[in-house]
Amino acid sequence: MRELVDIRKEIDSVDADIVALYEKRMKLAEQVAEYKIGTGKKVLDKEREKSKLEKIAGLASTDFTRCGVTELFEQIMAMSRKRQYQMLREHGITDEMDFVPVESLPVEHKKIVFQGVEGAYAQVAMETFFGNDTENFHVESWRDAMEAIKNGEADYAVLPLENSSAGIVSQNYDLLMEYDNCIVGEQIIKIDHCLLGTKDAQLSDITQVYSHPQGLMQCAGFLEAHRGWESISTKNTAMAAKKIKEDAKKNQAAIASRLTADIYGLKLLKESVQDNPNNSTRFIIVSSKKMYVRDAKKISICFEIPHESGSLYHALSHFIYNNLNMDHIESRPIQDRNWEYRFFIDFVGNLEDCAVKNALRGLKEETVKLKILGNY
Ligand SMILES: C=C(O[C@@H]1C=C(C(=O)O)C=C[C@H]1O)C(=O)O
Repeated sequence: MRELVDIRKEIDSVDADIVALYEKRMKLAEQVAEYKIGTGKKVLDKEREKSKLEKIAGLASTDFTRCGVTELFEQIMAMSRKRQYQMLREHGITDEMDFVPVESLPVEHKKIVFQGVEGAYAQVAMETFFGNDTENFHVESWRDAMEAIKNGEADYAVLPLENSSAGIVSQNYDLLMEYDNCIVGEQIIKIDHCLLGTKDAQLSDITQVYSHPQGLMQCAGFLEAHRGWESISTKNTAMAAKKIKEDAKKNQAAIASRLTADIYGLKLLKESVQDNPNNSTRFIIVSSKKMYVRDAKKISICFEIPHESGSLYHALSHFIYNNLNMDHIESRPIQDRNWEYRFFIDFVGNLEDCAVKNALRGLKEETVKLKILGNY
């Protein structure tokens, strides 16, 4: 049997050859990129890659190595494309992005819309982000808020996107794709739910609890401990509080903010009824103007990919190769195509960064649809 050191020495020598050949191949890919820069031809050529993989598989002598070289060359060609996207950007060929940088978000004489009624958590988020003396109004649904900024009735909308215990607000992910509005800011606020009843109610009187489904979900443990209570959904936590005030029935309670107790004159039957003491919601600030503040640090995008093996893996490789840090990935079903999904990704970066431009260029060419939802 050969000595391990000898075999390893030979492996080292083969690896050095592979590196030299890899670099030689990459230089050829750069020449291809120059040709493409000159002619405007796209970087990705699916047909060429398909026939290359078939040819390479034909060169392998066993099933095991056929599988290995196929995977290896998929990677090599993906890296060759990434180098070509870099070169396109170096030659100033970037996709015209319709996003405009601003020093800070314009707030003077701007109108803000939130969903719900007075006392909604969205109002707290709005006041935390914009301050207390804004011109604002509220609407019944998240869609109404999106419409209001689309139609110019408001300049900004404040929408919940994600809760630390209950997860994403899926309807708002879908609305971000349906409307051409963009995210220009975010505000995380702590959600401290209270159980609120009429002034003469006691905890023992309660038989019905009203709240938004997210509010009910975030207090699932508390509600589980009161199994006899009926849970009833409302459009908003503050609307639940308003209903308790209007109905004036002592068996009814709402799960809503402490602020709504003051606004609607309700009694605090129990504080902090949420399961997670750090329960927080991330609200987004949405505008119809495609803008981003110059020092924006987070980018949200959405893309669709073909329903085939490895396509998500290849899409995500653009983040890894460009050293971009992903914060969040979410998938949502595409409405009219059963069992097909679109992916929402948040990552650290600014639209001015070279690495971001490279990654977005690659994603734009290699995914079915890419939408930049905002940089904030
Ligand atoms: C190098 C090229 O660009 C891309 C990368 C390929 C490769 O590395 O072999 C093949 C096809 C293209 O998707 C090319 O078009 O030949």
